[in-house]
Amino acid sequence: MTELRGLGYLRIQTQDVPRWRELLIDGLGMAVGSGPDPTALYARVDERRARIAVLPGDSDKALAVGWEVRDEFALQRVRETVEKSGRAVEVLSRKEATHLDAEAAIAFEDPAGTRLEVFYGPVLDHSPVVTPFAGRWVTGGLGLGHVVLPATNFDETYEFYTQVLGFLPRGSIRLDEEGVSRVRFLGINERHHALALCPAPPTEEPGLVHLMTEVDSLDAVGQALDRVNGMDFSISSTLGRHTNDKMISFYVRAPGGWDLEFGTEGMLVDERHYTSEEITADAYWGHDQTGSEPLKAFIPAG
Ligand SMILES: Cc1ccc(O)c(O)c1CC[C@@H]1C(=O)CC[C@]2(C)C(=O)CC[C@@H]12
Ligand SMILES: [Fe+2]
Repeated sequence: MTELRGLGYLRIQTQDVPRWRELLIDGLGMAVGSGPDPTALYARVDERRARIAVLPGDSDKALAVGWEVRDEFALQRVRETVEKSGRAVEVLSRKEATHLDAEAAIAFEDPAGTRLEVFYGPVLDHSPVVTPFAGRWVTGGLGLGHVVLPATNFDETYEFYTQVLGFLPRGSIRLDEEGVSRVRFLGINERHHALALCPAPPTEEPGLVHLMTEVDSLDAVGQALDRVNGMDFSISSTLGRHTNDKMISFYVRAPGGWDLEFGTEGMLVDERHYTSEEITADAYWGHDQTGSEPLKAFIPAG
């Protein structure tokens, strides 16, 4: 079984922090959070100080995906398991961990080159979560949501997440006739997937396909859709309901050429009965992607 309890946070860098603020705060309706870097934007959706950190930089890319474990003992076990798999693990100093709002953290790269941080002891902010449009996020034991990561060396990356980190396969969808190439969904809690891996060509950036966050009402999804439409963000996939996690969501293109998925009504997985299934359609209805610009993660470098 995995030691990871959920997606904790995402840290990205961008050339356009103000546009990110428009998208996360004014568009999707997250609250402004707090954090150590005065030049960064911190987005808050629950009792954590921040769930998304947006740092200014000279390009747009993922800096780290944060995975949460129960306690210091679980953190130690993850460290030993990853080291035994042959990957170098960096143990963050107390000061560095504090910077991440954690009591302690380690960091390492997955085989696709994404920086993963594993942490325990997130620092809470008990002040009310004042979101601008009264949206309420579904997090808690389900974690922040899910990330979809591009993988050049797909098989090695999939093996690392399942066999080393202990992610549970939660089904797939074919990308070719023979089923050689697939998006594979992976879970660590009752959320259907906390992670999906997508075969992709080598690119330096952005290192992300999408981040999904979930709210507790369809109205909150529809209202956010109206707002981002009105703010000239492009909708890369229209409203629709997924066949695997049953979520109703839309996808909006973020600065940097990757997507934010925004949804509701995600199903809960009961591991006592669950088996890993292959879906043959992305959605029961909706999720029209025609007319959307290609994701940067799928455009080969150079
Ligand atoms: C199919 C699906 C189920 C649940 C999700 O949260 C979810 O994001 C998806 C979409 C995954 C999606 C796909 O199946 C085909 C290839 C796609 C469109 C991409 O190029 C990125 C997302 C991928
Ligand atoms: Fe998704």
